[in-house]
Amino acid sequence: MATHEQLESTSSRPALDPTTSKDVASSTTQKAKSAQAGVAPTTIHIGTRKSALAMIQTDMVLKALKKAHPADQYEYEVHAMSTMGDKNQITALHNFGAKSLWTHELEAGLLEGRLDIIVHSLKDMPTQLPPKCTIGCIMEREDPRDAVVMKASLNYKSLAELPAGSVVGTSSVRRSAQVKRKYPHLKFKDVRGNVGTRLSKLDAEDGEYACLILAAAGLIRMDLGGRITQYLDSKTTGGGLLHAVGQGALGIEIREGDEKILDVLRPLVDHDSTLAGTAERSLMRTLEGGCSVPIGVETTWIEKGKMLMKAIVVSLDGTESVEAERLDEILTTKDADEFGWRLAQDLVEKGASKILDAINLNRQVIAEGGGA
Ligand SMILES: NCc1[nH]cc(CCC(=O)O)c1CC(=O)O
Repeated sequence: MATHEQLESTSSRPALDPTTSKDVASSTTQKAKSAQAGVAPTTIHIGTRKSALAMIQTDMVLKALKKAHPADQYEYEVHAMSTMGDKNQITALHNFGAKSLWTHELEAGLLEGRLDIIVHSLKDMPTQLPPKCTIGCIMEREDPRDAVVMKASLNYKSLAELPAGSVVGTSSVRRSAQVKRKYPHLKFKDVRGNVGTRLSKLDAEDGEYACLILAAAGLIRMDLGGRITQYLDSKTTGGGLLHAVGQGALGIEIREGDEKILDVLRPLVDHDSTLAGTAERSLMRTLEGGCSVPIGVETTWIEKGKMLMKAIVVSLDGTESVEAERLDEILTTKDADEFGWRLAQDLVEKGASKILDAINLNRQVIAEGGGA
């Protein structure tokens, strides 16, 4: 497998480069190994973005793969790339067309056969993947909730304690629009960059933010869970918040119909997380009509096979919202897909289209905050 130094050594390359010295090096190792074992191991090429969180998540996948296939029949090579989205930190997110910005270059590598799998935060995957690309695996979900991280020098813990005019850092309209409804006296400001950058902006002595709202999952995976001062979910006293579709789950993208890779990934699939992810993505796909919108969800299992899903669509300024929830038996991905579609219809019947049309008219595309 590729070591950290090897990954770092790829960092100066602008994008996916098929002819890396790493490939040559690994084919030598492969030869040496196959000489011993008599069978050449298959190399699985893993694509990922290069942010710290993306690298940690890729490492989790790598560990899970090695555990699932202890017999040395596979070798793994990680190809870390900075995507266009990572490089273009200056242009406001909503000026970009779509979420696919984050993944386009990796998908090109997948389709050209230079990569076999791409590790993503499921949340960052567009609901419509490019032709011939598909989700091969959704792994067990980490805590899907959003969380408040208070500036280190402040003694507050929760949003409710913040004085009027305090600045909450988030680039996600889903988050700001929902929180604004409950805390109209707070101010909201974009905060860009990866999780580490955002935290240093928060803690800077002359920094303008009192707190950030981030996905708990990312913080926990980066060993920063200790910074969380409040978890936000539908039950949070004083201001519930529904999380992003797919938040906290890892999605592995593959070439459609790649049975070999599906076999490799099968042991990593988490059944319940797959059903929840499928239902949430179906809801989003039904509502968005080609454009991302501030949709929050919360999916819980009331008992084995019984899914409760809450969803909210919020106007950009947080003044209007439509909420719905559904409870049903969900045993297969087909059930999950239909369930998400039904809940989307419920939202539309309650008037979600008015909010969605206004957003589409605005031609604003709401991204989930960028830079994992
Ligand atoms: N938008 C970037 C992004 N994509 C995935 C995560 C966190 C991990 C996850 O949700 O799975 C984050 C950071 C955040 O929103 O705080």
